[in-house]
Amino acid sequence: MSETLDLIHIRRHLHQIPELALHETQTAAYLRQVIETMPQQWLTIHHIPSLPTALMVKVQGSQPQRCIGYRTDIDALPVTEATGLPYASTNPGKMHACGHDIHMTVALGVLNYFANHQPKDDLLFFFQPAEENDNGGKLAVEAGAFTGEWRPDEFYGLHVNPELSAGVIGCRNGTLFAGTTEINVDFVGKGGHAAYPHLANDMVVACASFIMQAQTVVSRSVDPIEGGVVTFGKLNAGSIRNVIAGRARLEGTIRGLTQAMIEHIDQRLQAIANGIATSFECKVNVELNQGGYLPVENDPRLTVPFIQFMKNAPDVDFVETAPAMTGEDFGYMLHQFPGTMFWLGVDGHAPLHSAKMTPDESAISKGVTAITEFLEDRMTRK
Ligand SMILES: CC(=O)N[C@@H](CCC[C@H](N)C(=O)O)C(=O)O
Repeated sequence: MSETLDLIHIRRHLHQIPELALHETQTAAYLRQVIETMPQQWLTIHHIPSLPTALMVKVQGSQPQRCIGYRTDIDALPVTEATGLPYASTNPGKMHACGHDIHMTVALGVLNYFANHQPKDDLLFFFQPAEENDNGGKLAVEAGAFTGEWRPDEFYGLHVNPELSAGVIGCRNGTLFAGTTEINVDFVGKGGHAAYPHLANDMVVACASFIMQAQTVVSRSVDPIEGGVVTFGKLNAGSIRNVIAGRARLEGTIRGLTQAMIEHIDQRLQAIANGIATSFECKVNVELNQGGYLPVENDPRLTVPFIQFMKNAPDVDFVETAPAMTGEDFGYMLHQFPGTMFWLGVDGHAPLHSAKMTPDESAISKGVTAITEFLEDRMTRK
């Protein structure tokens, strides 16, 4: 048992075994294996039966006044890695393209510190499945994971940011991330022969028309000062070039910094879908799923002191950041428990969700230091 962990080795191993939402079995087993190398004296490990890839670890405080939660997400994306790194993903078509491998490693580093140096307050580390999809944070809350002695009085979590230099901490009071709504749109018409368009009802054309009109929602119906996002990342239609497709399906995401804006965009898209159904004489079904991706609202009572600490810490470079249109189901958790989400700079050459995303690993130890020092300081205060 050693007091230090080889965090670079751990991160690279996690990077090689990316798994999609709710299927993070290898990842959860590896996390548990690493946690079991730490001194166990003050640790309790807990599983959530309905969320088997989640892992909760409590560190018993010496004179607990509160329980401080720290959350990391553990899932990956269906992206084929193109970094060319020697430790690239070994799971074809899956990649830690959102940096959750870094998130987990930082959490393990902080946990290891407190497994070796008993904290004053109780600490709760939550290794959360399904951030990208399927609302793992919400599922955990609904499963009652944070009740009784597992209830955090406050919750913290980070996200990596390739636009900030490695190790820089970024944060803001109030809204840090957008809320999102997942949107699926199904078009149903009549298939037919490519040579007889007049006898069919082409859903590729109806869908294309919807996509183009949907692009006017943000440009024409949203206050530019407030902003919003409509992105369709997935489109399925047809089976072969010479058969007119009778069905098409779009999957996308809607973003806004307030629930009111998201609802406004939802309504505009529904109105456009109704118009397409009329003009193309087809069925258009819009399915909206807000899930748990509420806006990430940083609580001022905790965020003001967090920012103050980071600004004054000699080992930390801090920047105040603008709100971002990324989503996070930590937003749901911050509607249950007060807390703060923040960025950790990783100085990437490619953005989040890119197949070439290559975070600078020096951010890991800087992140561990900043968070550990913050938590130590937090525990000395009321
Ligand atoms: C940090 C990050 O990239 N989060 C995801 C969250 C996705 C939310 C939901 N599944 C959606 O697609 O709306 C993001 O894409 O921002």
